[in-house]
Amino acid sequence: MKILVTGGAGFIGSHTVVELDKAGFEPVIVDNLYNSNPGVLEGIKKITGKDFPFYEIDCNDSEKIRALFEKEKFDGIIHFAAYKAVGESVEKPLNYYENNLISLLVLLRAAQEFKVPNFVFSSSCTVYGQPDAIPVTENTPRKPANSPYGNTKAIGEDIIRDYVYAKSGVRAISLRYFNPIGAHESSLIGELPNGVPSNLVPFITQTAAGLRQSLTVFGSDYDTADGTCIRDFIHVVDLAKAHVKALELLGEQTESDYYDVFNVGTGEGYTVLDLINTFEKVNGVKLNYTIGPRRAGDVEKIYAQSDKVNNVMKWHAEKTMADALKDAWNWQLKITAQQ
Ligand SMILES: NC(=O)c1ccc[n+]([C@@H]2O[C@H](COP(=O)([O-])OP(=O)(O)OC[C@H]3O[C@@H](n4cnc5c(N)ncnc54)[C@H](O)[C@@H]3O)[C@@H](O)[C@H]2O)c1
Ligand SMILES: O=c1ccn([C@@H]2O[C@H](COP(=O)(O)OP(=O)(O)O[C@H]3O[C@H](CO)[C@@H](O)[C@H](O)[C@H]3O)[C@@H](O)[C@H]2O)c(=O)[nH]1
Repeated sequence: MKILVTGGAGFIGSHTVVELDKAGFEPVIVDNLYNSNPGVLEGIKKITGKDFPFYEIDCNDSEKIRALFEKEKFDGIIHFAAYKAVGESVEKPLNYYENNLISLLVLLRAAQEFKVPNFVFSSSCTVYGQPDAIPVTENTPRKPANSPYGNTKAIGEDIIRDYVYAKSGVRAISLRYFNPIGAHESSLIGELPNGVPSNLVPFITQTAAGLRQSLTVFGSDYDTADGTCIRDFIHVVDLAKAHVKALELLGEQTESDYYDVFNVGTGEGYTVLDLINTFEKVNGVKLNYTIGPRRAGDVEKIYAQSDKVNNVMKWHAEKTMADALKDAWNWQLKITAQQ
């Protein structure tokens, strides 16, 4: 089974490529390297011993995508390619709507035209906005998104649902990720965004490594035990494995108009300060941080209820937040030593 992995050089995509290979799928990577670099492909090659096809293509480029679909006969698509920074999306909404939605439309059109039957979409728990009650199940009503980024994911899900039900011949699953962190245990791939990280954990590891002066904790006046936001932090390798399960589930469907959504989280919520304390403890390092104002677009608290993904996909989180923070730090030490 040949699987197109858009954004396959990115953080979650690269770990998913490794898990797809382990499970016997043949990944083909497409990435425009906006938030990644060719070194990721080397890391994947070292882990798997394989050199998967890589195309440096922008997913918004419908002509190049069509040409790719003509050349490679895909059995499935996992669509990771998108911009993902909540705060930045508040400042640059059009960039987010353009990149995240046009690329989706281009891929869905190509899937239909070239009869690719399976589609997995990177959605997010941000589609719940700030829910009235936590943990959230898939039946928790989606609230208006807190950020343009979150809105691109909500709109993306709706587009896919309408497309599947219009008998496009494509079955689809939207995976609502909670907060992936960590790195591959080999330290050969991990989280290395271009420029200043907007996500918490790469900012922490880069600060602890001395590459950045200090972490700012965005807000300590939220209605939580220590005043900082609550998230469900999931090891990126566990999340990667959920994509394999999603493809397997799609393959078992007999109806051509199957569409479903799944939360992918651990089922446990931790505050930002919990995470910082765990990072310091498990790695024996001190982190320089200060408390700053809230960041626009942030949801106060959210974590998953994971029964559906546990029962239907037979997927369970296997690793802890402490495991992820050790792996993230080992990865940071390795890349810092190389620089
Ligand atoms: N990391 C998270 O916390 C998180 C949580 C929920 C959902 N998601 C979603 O998961 C997906 C992957 O996230 P990630 O953390 O791996 O991000 P990432 O930035 O590391 O990976 C995305 C990759 O897509 C590429 N890309 C972006 N736009 C592209 C385009 N138009 N054409 C081709 N390539 C393009 C980037 O270069 C990057 O390598 C995204 O859709 C993101 O919104 C991420
Ligand atoms: O320098 C920083 C960075 C983050 N945070 C806080 O840490 C928490 C997590 O932030 P971040 O790592 O940026 O994740 P989210 O804003 O929760 O968004 C991520 O997780 C979402 C799912 O929860 C995805 O949809 C997004 O793409 C992804 O960026 C939030 O409370 C932030 O305010 C800080 O305090 N300081």
